[in-house]
Amino acid sequence: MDQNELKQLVGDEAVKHIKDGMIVGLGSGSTVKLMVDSLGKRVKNEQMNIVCASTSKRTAKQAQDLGIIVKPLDEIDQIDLTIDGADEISKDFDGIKGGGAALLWEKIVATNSKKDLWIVDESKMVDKLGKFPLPVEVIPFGSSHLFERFEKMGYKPTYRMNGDSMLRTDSDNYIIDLHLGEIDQPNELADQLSNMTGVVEHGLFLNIVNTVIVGTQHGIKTLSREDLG
Ligand SMILES: O=C[C@H](O)[C@H](O)[C@H](O)COP(=O)(O)O
Repeated sequence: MDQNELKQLVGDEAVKHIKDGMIVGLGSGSTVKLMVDSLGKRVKNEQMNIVCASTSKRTAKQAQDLGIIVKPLDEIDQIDLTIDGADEISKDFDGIKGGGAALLWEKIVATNSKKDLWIVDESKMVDKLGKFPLPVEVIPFGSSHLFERFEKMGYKPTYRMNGDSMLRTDSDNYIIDLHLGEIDQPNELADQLSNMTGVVEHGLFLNIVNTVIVGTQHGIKTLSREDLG
């Protein structure tokens, strides 16, 4: 199976976790896109009664075009289940997200959900986080100074671009990617980044996900945080 087929597999599997009447958080990215297509079919065929909150304008549009009800997060009390993708997941269920620049809304939706489920192909499972550049969402005002601080800290920053322009997130911020190679102490790094003025959010998702569905060449593996012991 190629990577796309694995993404389809986990997307279809994840949709089985959605039950009629649920409030569902929809993630972002290419794996989630396939999941939302699959959910759209279920909602139509089974006339499911679900309400969704989206982690990006793009996913919201896709879902609405498929006839799925999407409401603003502020009109929703408590999300039952959020299904999202990830860029890297370590063995202790820490993750990097934001490859599609949606990390801020994704973290807000995830932390307002009773359960968080990630869907990935096996290439995303790693021993240690950090090979994937860590996205940091920053306020545009004065961001070049923050960029210089990251350089001095040895974090090898690059601005995320959209063609010739600086990429803007759904909240109109910039993304600076940190090319760290390996992250030895994710909690310490998360605290350090959160304490820097101008940083809105970072892509380290620590202690957030409950369940991971991994697409492998031998089929689907479902991993639970509880199994970590
Ligand atoms: O900002 C984007 C999100 O964090 C995505 O969920 C993540 O980048 C994974 O995306 P994909 O399924 O396209 O690899």
